[in-house]
Amino acid sequence: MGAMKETLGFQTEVKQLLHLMIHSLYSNKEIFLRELVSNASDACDKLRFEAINDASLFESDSDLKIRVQFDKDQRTITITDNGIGLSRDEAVEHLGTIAKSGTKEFFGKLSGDQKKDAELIGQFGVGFYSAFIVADEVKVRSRRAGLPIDQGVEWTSKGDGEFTVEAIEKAERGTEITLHLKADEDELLSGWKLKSILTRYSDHISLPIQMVKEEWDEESGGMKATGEWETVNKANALWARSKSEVTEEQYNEFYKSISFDFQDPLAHTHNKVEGGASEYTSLLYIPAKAPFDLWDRNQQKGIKLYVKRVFIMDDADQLMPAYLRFVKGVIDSADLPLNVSREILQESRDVRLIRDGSVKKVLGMLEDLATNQPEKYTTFWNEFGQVLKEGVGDDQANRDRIAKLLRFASTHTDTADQTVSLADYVGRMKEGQDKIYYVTADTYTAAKYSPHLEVFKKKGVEVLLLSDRVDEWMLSHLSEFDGKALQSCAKGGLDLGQLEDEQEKETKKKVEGEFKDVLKRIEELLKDKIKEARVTLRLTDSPACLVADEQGMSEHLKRLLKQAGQQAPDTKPILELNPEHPLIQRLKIEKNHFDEWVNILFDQATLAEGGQLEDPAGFVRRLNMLLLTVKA
Ligand SMILES: Nc1ncnc2c1ncn2[C@@H]1O[C@H](COP(=O)(O)OP(=O)(O)OP(=O)(O)O)[C@@H](O)[C@H]1O
Repeated sequence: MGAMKETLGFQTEVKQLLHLMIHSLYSNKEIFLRELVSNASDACDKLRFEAINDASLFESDSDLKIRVQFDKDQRTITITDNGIGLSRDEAVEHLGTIAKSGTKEFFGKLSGDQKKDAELIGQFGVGFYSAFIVADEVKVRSRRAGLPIDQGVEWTSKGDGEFTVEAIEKAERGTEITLHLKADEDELLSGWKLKSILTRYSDHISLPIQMVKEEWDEESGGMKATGEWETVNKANALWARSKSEVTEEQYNEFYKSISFDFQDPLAHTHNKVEGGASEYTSLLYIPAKAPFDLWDRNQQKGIKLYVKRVFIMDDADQLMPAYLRFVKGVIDSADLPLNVSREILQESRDVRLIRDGSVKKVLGMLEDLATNQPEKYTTFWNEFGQVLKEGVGDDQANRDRIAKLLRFASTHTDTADQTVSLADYVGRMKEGQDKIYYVTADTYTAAKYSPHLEVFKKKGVEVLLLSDRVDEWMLSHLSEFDGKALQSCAKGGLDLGQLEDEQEKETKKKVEGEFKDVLKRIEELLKDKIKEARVTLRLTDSPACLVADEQGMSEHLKRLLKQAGQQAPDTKPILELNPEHPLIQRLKIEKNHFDEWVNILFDQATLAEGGQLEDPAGFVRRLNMLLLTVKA
């Protein structure tokens, strides 16, 4: 280790982030203090955590705190903590690179639109680098707990692409960050101003944040430092306070401090569970906007775990199931051991109890939104509905509660907005209807115009239109609601139960006789492609459609599986024909081109399903040939 000063370059992404941040977050510049205080608090949490196994790390000072000072003459603000500190290598690594997962996706999503990008940066987490929004030079002096006094490090940068590191002596462990302010940032050089930013953004920090006390000085007609320290925040954990002591604004600010979100959350639930099998406090939030990596089931950054106010870990994914990965918040257990590891969490009965209880609280919060604040629920559903749907399959114990929270597009509302609940649907069921009908497709439009819907339209029966990727999977776990079976319109013989009248049943019998020979010929001709051919009353406009048999898998699901690179069972669909349609009537008398007609009808039915043709050129050739037989 040499005492030499070394100059190193920032990782490219850091340069990009710095540039973006300085430009797009300027109107929000006060957040730099929140970020630095939050890092200081994290550093103290880390020290406390490591000291559980090695008390000597406290050296002679276990009174953890954060101090904020300013110097008008030097034009600096200094934030000091006596937390874990940084070694030289850690300073180079943590203050010169971005090690976050999702970094690549984040940079890929930037659009150049300042407002949108600012939001995205907020979600990504601005952190230490936000110091450069207000500073033209940042100096970090630090020593890691446990290292000798001469192994301190001084890191400096002007935020222009390079930084320097050099070894220093530092008596106190921890980190001291000094910002030299840019020319037009003088308003920050005021005790009053800094205090107001701290109470606004950092009041929830559980450690004391101290500033030098100032008093009015008659002589100079201004505030004067007294030399005494005072604590400017409440310095107890927000979640440990009683609900009546916490204002809505404080709840919201706390959310922002733990979530990388600039917006207020949609809702929160704050609970103390006592006297039962486990004792814990939870403060859980639903954000108003989905993060950019919501789709990744492994991205669980939501829940911070504390044990008796001691921070244990971020993203404690054992505490929330994957389908609620959008929930943010804090859980503080009174029962878990302080040295709990992720492995222990996995097996702990206490953790299971906390998780089950927390899931119920979140579902309760969603039910409350759905009932009492439907507009907010709509926002929630649009952002997170698709993820919540995973719960239908993942969480059997709560399946009924989750089912009630689902919202769908439907033929009743006739828009792509997902607003119809299963209870709404059941409330509108027709006399004699005993099933909940749905159709699945790749898009809302494909579902809406699906030939399978024709008879339902004719009879005025509502059908749910499903086009999210998770829908098929979800439906395989949801067979009924409120005692009514969920039935795909594209599966099985069309059983409309009592919705079908006697006359229709008779007509069907009659045409089945009439088409007996035609059906046989079709089955022979398409024997490699279909399981069966039959007549149907489900169609009014289309000549033919494909359906799956009751146990079979719909063509749509087969396609999804194939796209996902999975094996789809090789079951064949059933070709259903509309006996009223002139093209089908024609088959009874067609002599020369029967094969071409049948193949075209099959291909058309495949296309109408949203499927792809095995032999598109063959389809074009046959169609053109038949077109040419039409006389001009
Ligand atoms: N006061 C400090 N004491 C010790 N280490 C620090 C301090 N401030 C920052 N660090 C280290 O630098 C790293 C980078 O900080 P930065 O704020 O950029 O990101 P983060 O804290 O990991 O994430 P975010 O701030 O977005 O939550 C931290 O993870 C931490 O290891």
